[in-house]
Amino acid sequence: MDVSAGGHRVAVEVVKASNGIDQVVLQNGRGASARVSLHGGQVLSWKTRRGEELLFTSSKAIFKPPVAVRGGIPICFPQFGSHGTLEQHGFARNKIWIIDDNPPLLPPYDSNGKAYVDLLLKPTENDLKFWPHNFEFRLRVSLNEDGHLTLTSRIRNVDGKPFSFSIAFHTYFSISDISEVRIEGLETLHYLDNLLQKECFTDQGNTLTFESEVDRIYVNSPDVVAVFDHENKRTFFIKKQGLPDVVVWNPWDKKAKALVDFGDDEYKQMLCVDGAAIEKPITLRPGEEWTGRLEIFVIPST
Ligand SMILES: O=P(O)(O)OC[C@H]1O[C@@H](O)[C@H](O)[C@@H](O)[C@@H]1O
Repeated sequence: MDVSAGGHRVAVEVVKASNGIDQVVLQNGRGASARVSLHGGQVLSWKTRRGEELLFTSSKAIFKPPVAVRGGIPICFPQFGSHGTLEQHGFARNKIWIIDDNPPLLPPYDSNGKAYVDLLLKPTENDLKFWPHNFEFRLRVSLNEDGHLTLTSRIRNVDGKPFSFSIAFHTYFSISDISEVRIEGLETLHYLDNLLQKECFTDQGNTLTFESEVDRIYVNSPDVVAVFDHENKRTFFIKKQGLPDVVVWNPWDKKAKALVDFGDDEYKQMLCVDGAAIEKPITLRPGEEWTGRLEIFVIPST
């Protein structure tokens, strides 16, 4: 489908992937593109107008549901990691989402000039046995004229009683070399260290660099965090609303070897920086809806 948006032609196309699952290809009319799988509502690819891939996908990734693909942006919901009774990172990333042709309106900011698709996840009878809360999770993935990728999520309580959830957009950025990148925006914040039983520490105030495994949840972070990658001459910006926490993860060499769907040396080429709400789970009363936005974009550097 070709759509005119903000004076230029954007394109939204549904294609069947080799695993039989539909993927949605978004093109912003200026050369940038993104690909979203209905499996997990997972963004698999995000490319600049020059065709550079900005997200990492492992060469060993498994494209067979229910396993989430190792790369792109899996969605962790309604649980993050092992912080609860559900399977690791919750079930949303393992489910087949549907395209929502008639979603409730979003502000013009979420549509104007953008190529976008609306996806929807609702629990099945079986899901309700494990997590007995009826919800509607609406996700809009959009690409704007400048190639910014935005994930707008709306979660509604359609149950008769309140429920709480955690959420993370587990973004695998593609980087030149983990030893060369740094993150700015997390200095002096508190973080929970997943490698030390979620103990709370305070960042020492320097930009974050990497020389071993890192698995942290930074709490109450600023709305914008940046990942500098000098060798690739680019900086990623992560701008978020409603997502107070930031997860930073790199498995380093030992854990990389233990992951079946990850190459032994691939930890050098990826860094996960997630917009998330984990430390204080979000509670919704019956009929209430929560909205979160994650916008990611890249600026060339010299
Ligand atoms: O292998 P998974 O389930 O995709 O998780 C990968 C990693 O995801 C990170 O976000 C977690 O903090 C890590 O603890 C975890 O190892």
